[in-house]
Amino acid sequence: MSFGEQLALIIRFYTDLETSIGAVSRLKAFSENVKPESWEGETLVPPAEWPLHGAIEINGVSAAYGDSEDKDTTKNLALDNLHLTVAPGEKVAICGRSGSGKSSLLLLLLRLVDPLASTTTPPTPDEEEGKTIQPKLAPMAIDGLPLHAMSRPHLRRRIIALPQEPVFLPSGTPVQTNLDPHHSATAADCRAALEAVSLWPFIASRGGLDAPLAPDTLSQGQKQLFSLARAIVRRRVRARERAAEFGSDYCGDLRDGGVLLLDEVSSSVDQETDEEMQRVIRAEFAAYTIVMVSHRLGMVMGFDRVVIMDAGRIVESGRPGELVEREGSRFRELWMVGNGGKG
Ligand SMILES: Nc1ncnc2c1ncn2[C@@H]1O[C@H](COP(=O)(O)OP(=O)(O)OP(=O)(O)O)[C@@H](O)[C@H]1O
Repeated sequence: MSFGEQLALIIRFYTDLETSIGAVSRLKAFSENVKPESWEGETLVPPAEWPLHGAIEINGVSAAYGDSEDKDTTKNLALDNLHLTVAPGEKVAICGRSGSGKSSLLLLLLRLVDPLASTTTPPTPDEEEGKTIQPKLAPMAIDGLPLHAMSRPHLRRRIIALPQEPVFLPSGTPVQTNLDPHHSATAADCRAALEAVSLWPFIASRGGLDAPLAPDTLSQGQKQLFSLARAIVRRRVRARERAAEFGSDYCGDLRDGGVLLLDEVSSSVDQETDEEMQRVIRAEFAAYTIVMVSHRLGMVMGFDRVVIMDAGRIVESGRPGELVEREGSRFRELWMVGNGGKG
């Protein structure tokens, strides 16, 4: 082996070692700093069809990040006394400047951020005497079922959520497993979902559903399309399960309903792909209640309602078409900034 080859080998070993040390240190920090969720009192298992209608209610909820002991309820609130009601099947866009609490609102519905023990309801006599045994959670409900009492794994499996940064199983996991980690869909479902988001030709050219997937070989936009395909698979499987259980007449058009949460799901795709994604979302999730965080105001115009957030509060809400015309509205302000001052 030449000197150059030996040197290259040493450098490779060294960088591998550094990567491994970094991974070990991250794992150590994770196990030391991240406390497991406490699921005490969260025993409610929703019926199989929940959430069939997708009616969302948030009544005066505040939330902050960090340990509950450290939480100062008067400042640093990510969400501040939030009230929001979303009707079954309604499509609501959440807008606002960076850090205004948009993502936190979605995380709240998934119980990934906990509401503060009530910051809004008056204390009971027991609480006033310091005798409170159980912390009270401010009320949030979907289709009438309280989220604070619900089993979190069930809640998270029933709500379909697409994060800003798509998550993949370790490199080498087959495409189909990545699309359908619970193995509840057929190969035909998976292929149809990839076709719906126009990713099938790309996946087919790399060996199809059984081929190992290396997420690093997907562009950021392709990752977002893949993530949307995953949501489509889940919706179709759920619709089939409901039809099998309740018959196709069950609850008319709403038998296919549910809740879809979208957080900047098209931030990395071009304008044309963005429009295509919107078209697919509208067609696939027509009966679903959709709550979507987006900076793309053009996309928001097609929604039933836009809600503007600022400092963890809802400061405006209305039809996007009306708000954009209304002199002095927050949405119009965002729209003007987005359009370089042109109304
Ligand atoms: N993991 C976290 N730890 C501590 N504070 C956080 C965390 N995530 C968000 N925050 C804080 O909560 C507040 C709301 O953040 P959030 O991410 O909900 O805003 P956003 O409107 O979604 O912002 P963006 O448009 O930039 O994504 C901000 O003040 C932010 O600094």
